[in-house]
Amino acid sequence: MPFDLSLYLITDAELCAGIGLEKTVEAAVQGGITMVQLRDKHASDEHMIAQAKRLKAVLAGSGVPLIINDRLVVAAESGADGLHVGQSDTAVQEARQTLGSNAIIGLSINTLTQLQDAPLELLDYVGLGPVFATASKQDHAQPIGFEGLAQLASASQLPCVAIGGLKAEHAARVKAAGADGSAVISAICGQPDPRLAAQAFHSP
Ligand SMILES: Cc1ncc(COP(=O)(O)OP(=O)(O)O)c(N)n1
Ligand SMILES: Cc1nc(C(=O)O)sc1CCOP(=O)(O)O
Ligand SMILES: [Mg+2]
Repeated sequence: MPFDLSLYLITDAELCAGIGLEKTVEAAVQGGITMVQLRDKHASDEHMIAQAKRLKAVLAGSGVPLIINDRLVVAAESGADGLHVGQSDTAVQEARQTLGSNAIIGLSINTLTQLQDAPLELLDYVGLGPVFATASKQDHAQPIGFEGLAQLASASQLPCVAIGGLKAEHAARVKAAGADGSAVISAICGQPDPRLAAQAFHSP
């Protein structure tokens, strides 16, 4: 499936509890998100598979791919379009072998060494961050700022998305630093109007 990293929504079920996950994603698609990642650190695999199937139904016909965070088995069994892994998650090689050549596979990168060590030929994109410290990921790595983002983006031979503490007001600087787009949780999840929150990234 073709993909576009311009505005990548990562879900948080707790933050979205008011409006609900499906309704948040539906509204965010109307607001112009281009990718969705289902991320839930607490749910069982079975719960995540069922949730992923509901999100696939919401996304049907939109052209927006659904990526699964961390869990290879969920990506393999839910009909999702791909998997995002971090440095300590399932190896990219195993993910590619299991999901096949059509799956979209992304890897988190925080340093130049991690980028140099990444199996680029097996990856579709990299997530660069955190740009800023964020409460959405308690164990996040050292923030890299826009300077670090620019260094990593210029060294990356793959499409790249910036992540970590990003708001609509940062969208232009993210692009200027060389990233293809912004990945966000709290700038959309839990916002009173997720459609407007997403739209703000396109016309900040
Ligand atoms: C697009 C994108 N980039 C980075 C991450 C972070 O992945 P990881 O380091 O594995 O941390 P967790 O999200 O698993 O807590 C991401 N999820 N998405
Ligand atoms: C899931 C995640 N990964 C990060 C990384 O740096 O790899 S930062 C992060 C949380 C992003 O949430 P928010 O947009 O609310 O700051
Ligand atoms: Mg992870």
